[in-house]
Amino acid sequence: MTQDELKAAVADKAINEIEPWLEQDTVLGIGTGSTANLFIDRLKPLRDRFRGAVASSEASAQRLKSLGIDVFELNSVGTLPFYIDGADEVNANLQMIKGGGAALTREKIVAACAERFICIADHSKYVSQLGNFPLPVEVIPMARSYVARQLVGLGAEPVYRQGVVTDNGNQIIDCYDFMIDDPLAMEAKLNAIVGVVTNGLFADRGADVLLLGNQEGVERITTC
Ligand SMILES: O=C[C@H](O)[C@H](O)[C@H](O)COP(=O)(O)O
Repeated sequence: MTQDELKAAVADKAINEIEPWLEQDTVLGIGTGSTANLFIDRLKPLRDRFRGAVASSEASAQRLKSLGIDVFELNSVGTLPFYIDGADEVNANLQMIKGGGAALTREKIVAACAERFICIADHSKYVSQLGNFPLPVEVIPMARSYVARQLVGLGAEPVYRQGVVTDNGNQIIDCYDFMIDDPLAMEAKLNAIVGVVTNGLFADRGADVLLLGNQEGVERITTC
């Protein structure tokens, strides 16, 4: 199977995972990216079975609306039963690097409001140590150089993602050459730098379920 076919397979499995729990008042948390898009597309035939969605990006919100799915502001809904999203890297503890599409901050906020985080990914994303994928850090624009110097101090090679403005009006620095031994500690350390909005390590709030697509099928991995 190609990578796109594997992404489609995990999107299908995610639908199977949530479908039994859909009720008329259900609001789903929806992620961003090519894998999340495949999941969004598969929601269309189910759209009369649930109330709508909260999206982690303007792009996902537009895609949901184009399929006739209502999109709500996070502030207008309570706890979400599920958050479904892809990842750039995921380890055996279901900790992730996210933000390759610059949506990390809203993703982290929506994920924080969800009872269950279902990560959908093809096997190329599954790693023994996080950090081969450059770790994104969202920064307030005026703090960019300061934050970059602090990142050097932590051992990263920071690269400004030219031309990218996040949905929150901020900028992204990608941390190269930054293998992460302790994701939980590093997530907190990066968030403590003044000017950092958030970073792409999802360690404190990792996934609860990983649907991982490989040539043998879709493996379901949980934290407990
Ligand atoms: O900002 C983007 C998100 O974190 C995506 O979920 C992540 O980059 C994975 O995207 P894709 O499914 O396209 O590989």
